[in-house]
Amino acid sequence: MIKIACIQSDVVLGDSITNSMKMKGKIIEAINQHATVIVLPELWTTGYCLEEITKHTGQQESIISELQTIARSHQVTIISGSFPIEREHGVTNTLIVINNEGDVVKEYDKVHLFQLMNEHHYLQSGTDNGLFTIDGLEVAGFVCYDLRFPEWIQTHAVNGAKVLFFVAEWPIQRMEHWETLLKARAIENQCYVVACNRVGKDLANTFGGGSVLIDPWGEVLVKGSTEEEIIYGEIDRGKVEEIRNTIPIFEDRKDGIYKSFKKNV
Ligand SMILES: O=C(O)CCC(=O)C(=O)O
Repeated sequence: MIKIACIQSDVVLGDSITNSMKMKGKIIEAINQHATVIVLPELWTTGYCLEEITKHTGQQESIISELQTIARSHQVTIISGSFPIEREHGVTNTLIVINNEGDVVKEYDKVHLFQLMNEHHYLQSGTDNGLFTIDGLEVAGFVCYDLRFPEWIQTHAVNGAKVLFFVAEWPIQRMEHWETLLKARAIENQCYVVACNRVGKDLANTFGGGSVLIDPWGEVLVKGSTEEEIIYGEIDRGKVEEIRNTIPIFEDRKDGIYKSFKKNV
């Protein structure tokens, strides 16, 4: 069993220092509750201050390094939500994974940028996949709007992922979509889904929380409210195999037919 904690926090817009001080306290709280995998939301250090995002990118490296120290000293994995990262071609919205030895083992740049929140004007999208491992278990991580692209997620399941992590700043008015899509991703991929969303408001949006752990049969094991809180749940490594043996969708897929699809009319 792997004990997971999702830290569903509020974010002070554009204040990485305040946000990181608060988050470090919450991570220690989750460690004291014996969580060994800790998940944080999307852009939790800055929020969506995209117009001035380049002012904040310089502060991210030292925050990530502090998280590495916590992960190493307490031997926990931190799926540390996403950060604005300055790269040669511009700023990316990047999911960072730190393993229980304190090493950054994955940097996944959000592939699908969310036009409704103007991400495409300020950020660059990624092209690499979200696969990584936790103690030998193959898993994958995604950022918010990526959730709406089932082919992208399923490609990861076909390539071995057994747990799908989503970090988000998902607005409250579309929580029905959030819950339905997360459940669908769990059922259609026969994977655990772990999703961590922020709460609170920025200048344009209120965010809905509702962080959740769903098993590979689609059962919701634990679900957050619309307030700040840490939700806890457990992943049973054997459950994915059990569900995949019951309804063997990965054996029954017809990849050849999907790829040779031609519209004749
Ligand atoms: O797809 C949605 O409704 C929300 C997506 C989003 O807020 C994001 O990608 O930041």
